[in-house]
Amino acid sequence: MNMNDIAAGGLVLLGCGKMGSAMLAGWLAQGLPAASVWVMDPHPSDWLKAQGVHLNEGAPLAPAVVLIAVKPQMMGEALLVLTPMGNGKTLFVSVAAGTPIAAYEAVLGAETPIVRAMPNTPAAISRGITALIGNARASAADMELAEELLSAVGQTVRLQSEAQMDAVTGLSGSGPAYVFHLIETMAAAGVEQGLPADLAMELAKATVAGAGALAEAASEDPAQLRVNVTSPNGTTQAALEVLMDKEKGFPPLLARAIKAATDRSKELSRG
Ligand SMILES: NC(=O)C1=CN([C@@H]2O[C@H](COP(=O)(O)OP(=O)(O)OC[C@H]3O[C@@H](n4cnc5c(N)ncnc54)[C@H](O)[C@@H]3O)[C@@H](O)[C@H]2O)C=CC1
Ligand SMILES: O=C(O)[C@@H]1CCC=N1
Repeated sequence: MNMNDIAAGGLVLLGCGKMGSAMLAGWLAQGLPAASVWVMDPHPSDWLKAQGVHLNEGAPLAPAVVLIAVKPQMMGEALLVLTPMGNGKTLFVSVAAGTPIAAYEAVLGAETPIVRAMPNTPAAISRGITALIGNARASAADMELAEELLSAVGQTVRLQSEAQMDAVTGLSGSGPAYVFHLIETMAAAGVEQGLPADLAMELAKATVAGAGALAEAASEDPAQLRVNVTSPNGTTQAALEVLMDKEKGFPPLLARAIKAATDRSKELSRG
């Protein structure tokens, strides 16, 4: 099954906020006809209303794919609408944080193919990364279809076990927020050192974006790229002595932040 089969069978999108819209934009850009998409969302955005998809109207009972992108807290109520579609033919893909596959199986039946996925917001510019894992009923073709859908908004990786999903959520799902906060704090620190705010923000954004692109493109690993910036006894070394401090620097701070996100994902999973 591929995008053409999805176009023929129909795709139902439950929840079209930030993540749902990013994915929908990617699919439409890849040529999925708007007429083959049914979106269910009680609060549709103006952008969504302009896309020509079916909005809150009679979805097919056995679409090729249902993609679930509602908040985990709304899941119980939202899933009830989908119960009749759990027929073993439709593939369900959920991007919700902290909602285990078992929660979908409980509502849709264990015979239903279900893929749990964790994307991130750079999906909005097709630069996301999504980790995926399927249930026992998800066939190789189902996994490929889920990958095809999610690769419309960036890279995909498959997980070995669902247990990895909490740490993935803490690292790459929530991760863009850490990087945006890094940009905010670098710019604020530049202002503290005497730069005008708009110049400091321009420098901070370009530095993070450029360093990210270099980390992705270079054959050296990030540790070597860091060394390449660091002249002996120079300015970078002075900064890294602060940032790499084992008690107060990035290592313990980010370890705590990512643990907090991972723990919250585990808590959400327990319901
Ligand atoms: N925002 C992010 O960075 C990421 C979010 N996620 C997951 O994606 C899911 C959606 O998150 P966002 O798009 O950020 O949230 P959002 O709040 O932007 O979107 C949720 C959408 O669901 C709609 N909704 C609420 N109740 C509904 C119902 N009963 N039926 C249908 N639609 C309903 C809302 O109107 C809203 O448009 C969450 O489960 C979240 O864990 C996953 C990875 C990254
Ligand atoms: O904050 C959250 O719960 C969601 C999941 C990953 C990113 N945003």
